[in-house]
Amino acid sequence: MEDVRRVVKEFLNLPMEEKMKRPMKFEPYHPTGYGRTFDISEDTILDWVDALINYISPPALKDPEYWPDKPAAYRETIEAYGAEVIKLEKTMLGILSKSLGLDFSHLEEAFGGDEAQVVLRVNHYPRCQQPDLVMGLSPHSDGSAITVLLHDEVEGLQVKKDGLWWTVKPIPGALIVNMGDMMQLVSNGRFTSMEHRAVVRSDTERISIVVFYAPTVSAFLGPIAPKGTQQNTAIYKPIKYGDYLATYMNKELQGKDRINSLLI
Ligand SMILES: O=C(O)CCC(=O)C(=O)O
Ligand SMILES: [Fe+2]
Repeated sequence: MEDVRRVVKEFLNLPMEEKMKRPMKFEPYHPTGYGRTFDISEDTILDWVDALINYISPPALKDPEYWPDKPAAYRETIEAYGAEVIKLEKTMLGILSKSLGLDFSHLEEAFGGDEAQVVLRVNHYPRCQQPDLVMGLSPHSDGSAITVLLHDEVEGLQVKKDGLWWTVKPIPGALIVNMGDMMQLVSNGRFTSMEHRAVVRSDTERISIVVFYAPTVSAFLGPIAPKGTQQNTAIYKPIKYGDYLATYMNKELQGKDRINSLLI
């Protein structure tokens, strides 16, 4: 994990011209590269973050040209980390599957098996003179199934619980695991995705390194009944994951509005 943090930091410390060699490319559903992400309209307050996005899997979405070639160890280190995180995420999916009364591999298959999208997102929140006026990342829940976040030692991630924002204390050597909206959907609300945001600071920059495990865009997902039973009352409408992702381009939606919009 130290190596991952080191190569990411080395990349972010490069001159802007070098980083901008792979400017964010807005492929439908698959942004990749370095730059600003969701801020497409001019009248909204910008999130104070630059992001580097690289697809780890499936191979067809990897777009190696958009992986930094500096520092030299970036690709190899991120590949190795990505492979380990995928193993961890699949194990967690298996355990969650079982706890929903499904076979171990059920959710992994429902999300597309080897076609599932595993995406690395580096968030870089520079120092900000007026941290009270901007957000690093606005309140949201992740659209993914599961998210694994590698922190640095700087506080900034906050989660919403009982209507209040709580700051997550970074623990050295620990990963943070977040449930995404797709787990809330397939579990018919038994699991809930975590609403969270990132705040910025005037004294120091902050970096987070996130790996999203998300369904393939063609996966059609809705509440899944436990093995051998019928779904009693589905509280969510099913949706194609690609259509769900498209709602992330809509700045109007806040917090958990996206998943709530699927409530029947
Ligand atoms: O920087 C953080 O701690 C949060 C990042 C995050 O929520 C995201 O990338 O979806
Ligand atoms: Fe997030």
